[in-house]
Amino acid sequence: MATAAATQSQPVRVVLRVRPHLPSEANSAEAPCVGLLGSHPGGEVTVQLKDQYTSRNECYKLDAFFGQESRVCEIFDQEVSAVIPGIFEGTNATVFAYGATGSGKTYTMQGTEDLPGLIPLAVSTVLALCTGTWCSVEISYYEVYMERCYDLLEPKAREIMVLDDKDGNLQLKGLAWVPVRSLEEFHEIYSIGVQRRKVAHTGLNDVSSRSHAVLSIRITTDVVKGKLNLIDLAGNEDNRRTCNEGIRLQESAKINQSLFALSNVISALNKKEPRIPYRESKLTRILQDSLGGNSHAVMIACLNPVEYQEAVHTVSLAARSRHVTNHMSLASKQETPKDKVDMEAKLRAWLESKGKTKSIQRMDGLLSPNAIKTPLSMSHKKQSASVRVSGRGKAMDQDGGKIKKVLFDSAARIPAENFHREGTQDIVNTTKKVVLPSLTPCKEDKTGSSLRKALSPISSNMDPQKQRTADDSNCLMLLELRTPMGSCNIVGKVTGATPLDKFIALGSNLKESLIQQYLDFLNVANKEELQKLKGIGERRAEYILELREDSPRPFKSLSDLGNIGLSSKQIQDILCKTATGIFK
Ligand SMILES: Nc1ncnc2c1ncn2[C@@H]1O[C@H](COP(=O)(O)OP(=O)(O)OP(=O)(O)O)[C@@H](O)[C@H]1O
Repeated sequence: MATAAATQSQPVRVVLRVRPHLPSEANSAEAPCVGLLGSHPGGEVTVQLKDQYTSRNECYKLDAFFGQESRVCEIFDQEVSAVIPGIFEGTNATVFAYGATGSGKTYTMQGTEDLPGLIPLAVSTVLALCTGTWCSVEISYYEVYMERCYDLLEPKAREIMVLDDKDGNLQLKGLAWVPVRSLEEFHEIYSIGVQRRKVAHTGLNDVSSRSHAVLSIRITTDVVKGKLNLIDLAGNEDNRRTCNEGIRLQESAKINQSLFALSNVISALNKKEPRIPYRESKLTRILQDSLGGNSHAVMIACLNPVEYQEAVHTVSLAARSRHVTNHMSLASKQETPKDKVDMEAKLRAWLESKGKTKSIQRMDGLLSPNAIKTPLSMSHKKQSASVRVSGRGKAMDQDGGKIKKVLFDSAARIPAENFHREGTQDIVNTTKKVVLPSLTPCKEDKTGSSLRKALSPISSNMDPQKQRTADDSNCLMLLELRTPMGSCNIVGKVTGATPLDKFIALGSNLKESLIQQYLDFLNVANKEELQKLKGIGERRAEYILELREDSPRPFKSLSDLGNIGLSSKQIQDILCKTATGIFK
């Protein structure tokens, strides 16, 4: 039996699972955004997340990687089966499936009729181990929805009270524990609970899980021994990219908050901090007796192979502090300035959103031939030719059998050069400073003033300390427009771009600049300055500083703000207030 989870050095193992492309995604030309970069002697792996449209990529060290072709039973054998004997000896354990909506959490935990998930596999293993002993098995099944806990095995959704008894032990008052003697019996009970979860809060048969569902299996003799929690977490959602509103937006905010709290607990446990913030959410409070201490825990971070931003968000929250410097990204930065590629992608996205297909075609005409001829893309061709794929996502070089290179599961289907889409387009990355006079010198709202102070030092070569003082005195807003010249040039070059097109493009660049300055502020400001921003309290400020210890500039895009638990709405509010402050 694999002992990975049982002999873990970290209180919470974090493993990655990438689901296959779905039939609806099969025609997409997108290579999976995540791949295995290498394995280490202690069992750890390095995985790389890569955006095929830009040169952005991130590397993380994790405990295991399960690629697109791996099956649930492999995850069970390597990560879950090892913790089961412990529950017969009184040790608790927890296995979570964590990830964005549609990333395969339910598939992994529940499975299908033909391919059982971790839950049925665990129940059948526990039942088998009980055979011929005095042990019996009981299950409970409940959900945490909007910070409340409901029993899914009761015909009428009953709220469960989460209490501490006089000895400080956690009690889930009112939770039903149902004896289970066979797998058939389990399926019968469990499937009713699953159905209840689907319709409980909307009345509709919702495909997306809006609650965290906890299936607990406990072993009893004359006393309760240990228990195993198998949790299908609700999917985290980026509300900027969804049409969520009303109750759906509230649900989403609660889900994101509780996932952030869970991430805080896991991070604190893995860093062996003296205080573990279990009380930050209902879910973490409930799991207090099965997460940390001598319990075993495995987090399975599930990834959708075509969603890079989502993947970064999921992995960075699941594996905080395990981000590693990616030398490849530095190299590619030197060869091909990232901003150039970003700007092309941004311009393309903008033109697409405006339905300007002709402009895109013209832009392709202007840009693509160069990109195809670049020595860099040629070198990627060579590289892909020298890599062959073997077995389940193992890449080998042609002269040896040794694992050597990035192995993306569908590398056989999609050439490696598609992954590295660094172009060498002829776009000038010009930096231009625009001085906007402040109409309300030195009297701004909290958000505006602290951001203003922070914006200036970044936008100049001046010593940040000196610049800060200078800015305090004149309160001028310096906005560094990072790439508008480049993009304007593109728009200008595209015959047919109207003055309105150019104006809108500039407007969107201004917005980009403001966002970039805000991110830069988070990357450089000290704790006191950070706390002056709306939405950033002491804990968040400390966490930002913590992230900066792991990676010098952890905030590269707005989606990275999800890593500090800010909801999309909060982010939008902050930026709107900041922008309004500038023009007042
Ligand atoms: N390993 C896999 N093999 C084949 N199909 C998969 C796999 N993982 C997920 N899928 C499919 O992907 C889709 C989304 O999966 P699933 O419902 O498990 O996502 P989820 O993360 O639970 O989403 P949500 O948070 O919205 O509930 C489903 O159609 C599922 O059948």
